[in-house]
Amino acid sequence: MLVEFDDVEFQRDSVEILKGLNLTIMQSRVGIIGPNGAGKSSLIRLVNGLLAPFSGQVRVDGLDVQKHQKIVRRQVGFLFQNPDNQIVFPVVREDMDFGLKVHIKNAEQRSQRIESTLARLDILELADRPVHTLSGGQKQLVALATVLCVEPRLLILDEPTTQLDLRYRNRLISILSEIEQPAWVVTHDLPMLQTFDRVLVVADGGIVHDGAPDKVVPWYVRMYG
Ligand SMILES: Nc1ncnc2c1ncn2[C@@H]1O[C@H](COP(=O)(O)OP(=O)(O)OP(=O)(O)O)[C@@H](O)[C@H]1O
Repeated sequence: MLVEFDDVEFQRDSVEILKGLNLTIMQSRVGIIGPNGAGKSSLIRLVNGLLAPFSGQVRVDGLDVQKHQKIVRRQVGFLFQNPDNQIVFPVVREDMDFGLKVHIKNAEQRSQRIESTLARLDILELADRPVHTLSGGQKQLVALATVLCVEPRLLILDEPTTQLDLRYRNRLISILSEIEQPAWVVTHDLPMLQTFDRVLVVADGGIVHDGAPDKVVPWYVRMYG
């Protein structure tokens, strides 16, 4: 999958967050790092049309995201930083089923997909739990399950490990290494990027470093640590 930022400017409350960003991403595992407030979440939200550029264009496989939001949103699975923004139904299974209805008409097949995804994340026991009884980490995992189960063509995860204990963090990393689809991860958890193809550092309104993790991560720690 090819994502292109073409001279993208993005502002919030008249403050420039991204200034004339030109970027092409086609790698399979992409890490996005940078200081707090640098614009990482803004950058990824431009990819599925949750935010609109002030000027310039973002394209996903050649499609202008703003003009083709509906198509692009079906292709780009997005995990929000806060799982409460993702889970809308009161019970885990219902929430996942709702998202799947667009993709799978047969209820039995949807049920199988839900259970296999939860099992893959090692949280099958949460299937029938009311969402309000889940811990923060469990909600983060359920939100991830809702994204994974629809098998999007590109996965974008915004700080997916912040609430996870070591076991589930490692589980997430191993799932990321197994899935076929490309995945972008915004994170402050630098060790998880070791095996990634490319790491981008967002700061000062653009990309200030870009390359393989063994080069970019130590540079970032030196500059911003
Ligand atoms: N809804 C909003 N309204 C106004 N300003 C906002 C809004 N959301 C974010 N901002 C501002 O935009 C800037 C970029 O925020 P963004 O969330 O993209 O940064 P980030 O790099 O993801 O930060 P973090 O690492 O802290 O999550 C910040 O200065 C932030 O305060």
